[in-house]
Amino acid sequence: MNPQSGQGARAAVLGAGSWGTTFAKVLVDAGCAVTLHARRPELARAISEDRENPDYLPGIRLPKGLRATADPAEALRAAELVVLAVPSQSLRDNLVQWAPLLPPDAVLLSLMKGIELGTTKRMSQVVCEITGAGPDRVAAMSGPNLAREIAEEQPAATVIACADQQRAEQLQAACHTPYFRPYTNPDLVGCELGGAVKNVIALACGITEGMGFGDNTRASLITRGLAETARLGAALGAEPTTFAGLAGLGDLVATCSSPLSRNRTFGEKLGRGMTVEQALQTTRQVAEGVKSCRSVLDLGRAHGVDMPLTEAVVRVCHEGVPAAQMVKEIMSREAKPE
Ligand SMILES: NC(=O)C1=CN([C@@H]2O[C@H](COP(=O)(O)OP(=O)(O)OC[C@H]3O[C@@H](n4cnc5c(N)ncnc54)[C@H](O)[C@@H]3O)[C@@H](O)[C@H]2O)C=CC1
Ligand SMILES: O=C(CO)COP(=O)(O)O
Repeated sequence: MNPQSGQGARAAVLGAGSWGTTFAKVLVDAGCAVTLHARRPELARAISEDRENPDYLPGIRLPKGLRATADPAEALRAAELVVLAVPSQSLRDNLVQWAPLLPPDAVLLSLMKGIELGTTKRMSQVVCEITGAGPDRVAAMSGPNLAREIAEEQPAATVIACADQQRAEQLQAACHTPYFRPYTNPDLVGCELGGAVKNVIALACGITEGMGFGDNTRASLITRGLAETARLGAALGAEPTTFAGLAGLGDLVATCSSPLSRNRTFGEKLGRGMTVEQALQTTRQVAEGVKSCRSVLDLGRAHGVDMPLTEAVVRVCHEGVPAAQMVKEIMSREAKPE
C-alpha cells in the first residue's frame, strides 16, 4: 500500500455477507481495486455479473468495478489490504485456511464485532495469533454502520482503530467517500470492545421492545450498557473517551434503536416469546451478541468487572430464564449511586 496514502489500494474483502459486500462497495467508491470473496460460486457470479448480492443486499446496485470470486487465492493475489468480514466465531477456522494465501506485507482490517468463545480474544488478537502479523499491520473498523443504510449511501461515520497512526491514516484514505467518513483512533481495545458489547445491549433492547416497553427503557439500557462497557474497557486498558465516540455511544445508539439491527430484531423475537432455537431458525444473518454475550461475560468475570445487563442477556439466551423474570431481577438489584 502507498505509504503516504491508502487511496487506490488493491484490496481483498473476505466474506460477502451484508457488511463485507457493503464495505467492498465503499472501497470501490473510494478508488480501490477490490475483489470480494464469496463462499458460493453462484453468489460470486451474481455480484460480478448482475451487480447485485441478492441474498444479503437485495435491490442494491453494486459498482461496476467490484469483482467477486469463490476462490480465496484469486481474491488474495497481490492484495495490499485484506478485509475480514465473517462471523466472529468462524474467523479462526476461516483464517487458518486463508493464512498461507495472505501476501506477507498486507494490512489486515477486521470489520467484525465479537469476542471469541473459549479464548475471550478480540478479533484483532485472533488475527495476530493466526497470521503472525504485528500490531502495526492489524486494524479494526467500528462505528454506527448498519450495512443497508451505507449501501444506500446514507451519510455515516466510522472509526479505524490501529496502534500505528500512519497505518490508520492509510486505511482512512482507502475508504473515505462522500457518504462514508472514517476517523482514526489508536485505541484498538476500546473500539473492539465497543463493537462487541453493543450487540449484547442491542439484544437487551430488542427483548424489552418485544415485551412492549418504550423509549425510557431503551434509553436506560443504552446508558447503563455504556457504563458496563466502559467498566470493562477500563479494566482492559482502553481509553475512557473512546466510549463517548462513534465506536462506543454512536454504535450503541444506532444498533439499539434501528429495526435494521439483527441483534435488536433477534432480541425482539425473544421478548415476544420465541425460544433462541426458534429465533435462530428465522434468522439468516449473524446476530453476534447471541454467542458473544457469553464470551463478553467471561471476559468481564476474568477481570472482576460487574456486567449485569450482559449477565441478564446470557441468562435469557442460554439459561432458559424468561424475559419477564430477567427484567424483574435487573430492576430489583441492590440500589446504588450512578
Ligand atoms: N451488517 C452490518 O450492518 C454490520 C456488521 N458488522 C460485523 O461484520 C461481521 C460480518 O457481518 P455481516 O457481513 O453482517 O454478516 P452476514 O451474516 O451478513 O454474512 C456473513 C458472511 O460470512 C460468511 N461466512 C464465512 N464463514 C462462515 C461461517 N462459518 N458461518 C457463517 N457465515 C460464514 C458468509 O458466507 C457470509 O458471506 C460481524 O462481526 C458483524 O457484527 C459490523 C458493522 C455493520
Ligand atoms: O454493527 C452494526 C451496526 O453498527 C450492525 O448491527 P447488527 O449486527 O445488530 O445488525
